[in-house]
Amino acid sequence: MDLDLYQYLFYLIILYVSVGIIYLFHFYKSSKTINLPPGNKGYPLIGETFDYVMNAKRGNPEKFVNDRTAKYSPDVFRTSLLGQDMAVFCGASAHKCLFSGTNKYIQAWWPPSMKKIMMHDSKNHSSVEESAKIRVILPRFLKIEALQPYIPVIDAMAKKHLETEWSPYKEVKVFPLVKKFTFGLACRLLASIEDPKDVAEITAPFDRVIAGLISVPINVPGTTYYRAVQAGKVVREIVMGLITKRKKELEMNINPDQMDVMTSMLHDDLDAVDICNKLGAFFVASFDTTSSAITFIIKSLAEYPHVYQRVYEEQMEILKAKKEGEPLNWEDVKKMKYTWCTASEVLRLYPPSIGAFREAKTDFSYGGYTIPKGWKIFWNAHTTHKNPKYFPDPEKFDPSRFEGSGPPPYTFVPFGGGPYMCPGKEYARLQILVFMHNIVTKFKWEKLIPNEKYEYIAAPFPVHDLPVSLEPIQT
Ligand code: HEM
Repeated sequence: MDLDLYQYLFYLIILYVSVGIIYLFHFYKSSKTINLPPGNKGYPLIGETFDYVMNAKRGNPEKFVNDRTAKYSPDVFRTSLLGQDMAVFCGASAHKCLFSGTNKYIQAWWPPSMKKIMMHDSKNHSSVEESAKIRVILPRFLKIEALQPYIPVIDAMAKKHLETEWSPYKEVKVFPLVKKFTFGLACRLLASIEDPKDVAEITAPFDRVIAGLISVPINVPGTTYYRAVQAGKVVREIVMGLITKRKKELEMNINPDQMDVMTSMLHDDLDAVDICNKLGAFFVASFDTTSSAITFIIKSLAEYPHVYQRVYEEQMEILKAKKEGEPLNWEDVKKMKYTWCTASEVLRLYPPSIGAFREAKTDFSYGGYTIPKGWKIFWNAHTTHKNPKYFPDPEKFDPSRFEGSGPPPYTFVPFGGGPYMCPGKEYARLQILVFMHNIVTKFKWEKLIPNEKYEYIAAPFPVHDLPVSLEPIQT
């Protein structure tokens, strides 16, 4: 190392320490003037993101929150994540405050680091605008009435998927296969993409996009975040190609009746970049969530044979009442009550969403502290779902928690709540139930790695992809 490099490092350390002192001074000053939530903002720029990511990587994202609620305050604490100062809201009453305060003192907000991955720079709409548009477009397709005629399509795709990707093998890796199924469905619903080659092309960059969403947002070559930003560009190029193709088809009156989310946005005269941003967000929102949920359902059914047996009996009753080859319909789905209790218990223990963000629209108080206008807020389901106050013996897998009146309000929140509740909830529910029907009436399975670890990126996933051995069922 020569002297110039030592000097360079010396000045860099001085700069870093100075920024840190200014930063702490501002933190101290603002904490003195109003009663801000207690907490620690961590290091400049990085904040406490690294600590959050490391806990998530160990399969324990709730530790980040639990450590701080024990140290500072049970309902709300202050931190800095993804380059932003934020208040983290915890527990059922915090969820109630957030979900019922939407549009009064709280509004939608997405971290700029996430927007940079998912959206074209040229259309940097506010999160409030984007979220409002999403809530106009998606419910047209994803409300339960609109989805009911789609149940036979999901059923046919599940059957074909199991026939071609599972039945020929004695052992399979569950996670990549389930991803293939759920993403294939999303491609069909969102953009009528059915050719497996096109589906594979669009799937390829998504793992990198997802990996970067919750990472330290340093955009220099070699970082997870940089790779995600680059992969986001690839996704947008592919999606722009699809939009241009569909636009031309519509001008030439080719497949005028074909209906999907992309075509609907073209009919609404949204411009191509806008459509691309929204489709990208829909793909991201549906990429890992449902596949993670189904994967952990398969894991749990292998671990709890008595639960598998009850799900199997419920699904066989539905199957036996059907004629040969008759597809599932809405009436069948309504009968899948215990199956949904089981899926809910999985969503409780392994929530597929890392949570969501908001922005304070005005100053407001919560838990005895002031949240100033403009502050960012983060909530997640993990800690609440494992709080023994709401779920006695929280680590125990027990679908009966969801029978009868179920858990108290605001304690079970895998899809959020209030006006910003996940718009894909009903679609996710149908996919999960239809897939569960098909898999339990076709196979029994055993895990090949008894204590396989799992990690979180955005959603949880088993580190070895959950290999299982399959035993076909004769029906
Ligand atoms: C088991 C599966 C899923 C879970 C657990 C889940 C959970 C969530 C959660 C917790 C949020 C944040 C809500 C909030 O801000 O309070 C969300 C937002 C969202 N979800 Fe889902 N989701 C799932 C599947 C899907 C699917 C299949 C789609 C289909 C397109 C979807 C589309 C969206 C969109 C677009 C948003 C953002 C809405 C906004 O910011 O206004 N989700 N989801």
